[in-house]
Amino acid sequence: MDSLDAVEHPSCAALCRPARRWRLPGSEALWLGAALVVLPFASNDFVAYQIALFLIYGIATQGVALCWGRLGFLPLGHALFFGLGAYLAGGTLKAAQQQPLWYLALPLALLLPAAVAYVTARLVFARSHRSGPFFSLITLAMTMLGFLAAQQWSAVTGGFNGMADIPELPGTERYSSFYWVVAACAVGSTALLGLVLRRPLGMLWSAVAQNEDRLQLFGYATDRIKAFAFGFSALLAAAAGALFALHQGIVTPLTMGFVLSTEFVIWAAVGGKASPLGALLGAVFIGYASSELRDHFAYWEVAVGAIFIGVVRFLPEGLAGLGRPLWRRGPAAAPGVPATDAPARHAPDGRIGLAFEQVHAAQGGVRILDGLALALDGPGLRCVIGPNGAGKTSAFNVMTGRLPLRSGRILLDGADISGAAAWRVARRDVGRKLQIPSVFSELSVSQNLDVALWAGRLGPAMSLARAPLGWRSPLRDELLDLFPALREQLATRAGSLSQGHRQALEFVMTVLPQPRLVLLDEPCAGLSPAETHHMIDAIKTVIDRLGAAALVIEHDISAVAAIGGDVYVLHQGRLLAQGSLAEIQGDPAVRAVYAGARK
Ligand SMILES: Nc1ncnc2c1ncn2[C@@H]1O[C@H](COP(=O)(O)OP(=O)(O)OP(=O)(O)O)[C@@H](O)[C@H]1O
Repeated sequence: MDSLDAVEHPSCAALCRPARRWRLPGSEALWLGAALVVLPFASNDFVAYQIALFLIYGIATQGVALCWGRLGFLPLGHALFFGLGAYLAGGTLKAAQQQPLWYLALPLALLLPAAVAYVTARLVFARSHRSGPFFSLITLAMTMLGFLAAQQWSAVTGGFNGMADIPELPGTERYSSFYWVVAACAVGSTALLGLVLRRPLGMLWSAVAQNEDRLQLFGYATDRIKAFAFGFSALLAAAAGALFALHQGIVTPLTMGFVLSTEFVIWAAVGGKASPLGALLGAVFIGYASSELRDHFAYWEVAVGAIFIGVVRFLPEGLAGLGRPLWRRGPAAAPGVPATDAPARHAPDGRIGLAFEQVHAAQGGVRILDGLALALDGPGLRCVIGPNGAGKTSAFNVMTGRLPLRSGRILLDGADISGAAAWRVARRDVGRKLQIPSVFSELSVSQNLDVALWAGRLGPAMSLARAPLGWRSPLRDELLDLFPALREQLATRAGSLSQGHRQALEFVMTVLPQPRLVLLDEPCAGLSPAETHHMIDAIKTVIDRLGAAALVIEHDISAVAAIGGDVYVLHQGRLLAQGSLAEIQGDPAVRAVYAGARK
C-alpha cells in the first residue's frame, strides 16, 4: 500500500501517461444526454417521437451487445424478453386503469423476463461453458415459441391483432412528453452499463470472453457470471419492451418475433457490439435511416443492406469505432482508485493431502489414465516426470475438471473431488498453471493481477464497487519484487508480453490467491537457462512462503534436481515409480522407459 504502488496501478498509470489524442471530457452518457435534450428543439415533435421508438429498440440492443460484445456469447432471441416486457407492462397498465394497485406490479414486467433469462442461461451454461452455439439456438427456439404463444393465446395477448388500447403513462403524452421518459431511460441505461463495465464485474465480463478456462481455474463460477449478464441484458430488453408498449399503445406478436431478434443483432453489429453507446446509436441510425429511405427510395432495403455490409466489412468495431479516440474506454479504466489492503484470505489450516485412487480416464477410445494411484501428504515441492504422452497433464486435467473421470476417486484433504468442476476445485485452494501460459490477453498486466487477487475475496456486492480496483496485498508486492520485469510492465497488455514474461505472469497469478496446493505444468518451458534458474528460485521461495504443497511437471532433469523434493514418474497413465531423484535415477524400470527419451 505504499505510494509507489499507487502510482503503478493501471488506472492511475493510464491517467499518468500523456494523452496522445484529444479526448472529450465527461462520459458517453453525458454527451448522449446533451444530444437528446437538443434534438426536439433542433427538429420537431414527430422526429422526436420517431427517434424515441429507435431509442427504445436501442436499449434492447444494448443488452444484446453486452452478451455478444463483452461476454462472447450471442443471444439470437432477445425479442422474447422485449415482447414479454411489452405484454406484461401493457397488461398491467390496462388492469391499473380499473384498479390502480396494479401499478405496483409494473416492476414484475421487468423482473419476470430477467428471471426467465437467468434460469435459462444457468441451465444451458451449467453443463459446459463451451455451449455458446447451443445457447444461441436455444434462445432462437425460445423466441419462436414466444411468437407462437403470443399468436395463439389470444384471450390474453389479443392474438394476431395484438393487445391494443394500452393507456399512456400517467402524466405523459404519447406524442410529446413521453420522449423525455425514453430519453432519460436511454441515458440511464448507457450510464449504468458504462459504470458497470468500469467496475470489477465489467472486468470479469471481459475476462470471460478472453479466457473462460483461466477464470474458472481461479474459482470463478463463470456460468453464474454469464447467467447474471444475460439476466441483466434481458432486464434491459424487458424495460425497452415496457417503454414500447407505452409508446405505441399496442403490442403485437411481432414484438416477440425472430425478425426483431435478428434486427437487434444487426443493430449491435452496425453500432458496435462492444460499446453501450454504439449499440444504441446503431439502432437509432439504422432504424431512422430505414424509415427515411422507405419513404423516398423504392429499393431502400438494398441500401440498408449495403450500409450493414459496409460497416461490418470496414468498421469491425461498428460505428462506435469511429468515436473510439474521443473516449477513454476499456474495462476498469476508473481513474484514481486509492490503493487499499485486500481483505485477508482465510489462513491455511490442516494438513494438505491429495490422493489419486485407481483413476481411469479415456477419450474417444484412447486410454489416457489407466489406474493412476499417487498420494502426497503435507507441504513442499514435488516433481512429476515421465515421457511425452505419459499422462502428466491429464492427471492435472482430471483433477481440475478439464478431463472426465471414468472411474476411481480423487481425494483432497480427505474430501472426494472426483469429477468436480474446475471452479469448485479452485475454491478448495487449488491453484493451477497451464502448460501453455494462459493469461487475459486484452487486459493489462495489472488487471490480470487484479483478477487473480480478487479470487476468493470478491463477493457479488464488491464486484460492483470501485474499491477492489485498488486492492493490494503484501504477497502481490513480494511477487512483483521477485519479477521486477512485470512491475515495469503493469500497464502493458498481457497479450503483448514475451513468452518468459507470460510464464512469470501466469505463475504470479496462480499463487496470488494463496492456494494450498499448487499445480505447475512446465513453468520453465520456453525459458532461457537464466530465466529457468530464476523461475525455480521464485517457485521455491513462494511455495515455502505460502506453506503450500506443489506438484511441478518438468522434463528437464537438471531442473528437477534444482527444484528438489520427491519425484513421481508417470508412464502410460500409471505411476511407475516414486522417490527421491537419486532413487528414481537408480530404478531399472524408469531407466528402461527413459532409454532413448528426448531429455
Ligand atoms: N482430450 C483428449 N482426447 C484424446 N486424447 C487425449 C486427450 N488428452 C490427452 N490425450 C492423450 O493422452 C495422452 C497423455 O497426454 P498428456 O498431455 O497427459 O501427456 P503428458 O505426459 O503431459 O505429455 P507431455 O509431456 O508431452 O505434455 C497423450 O497420448 C494424449 O494425446
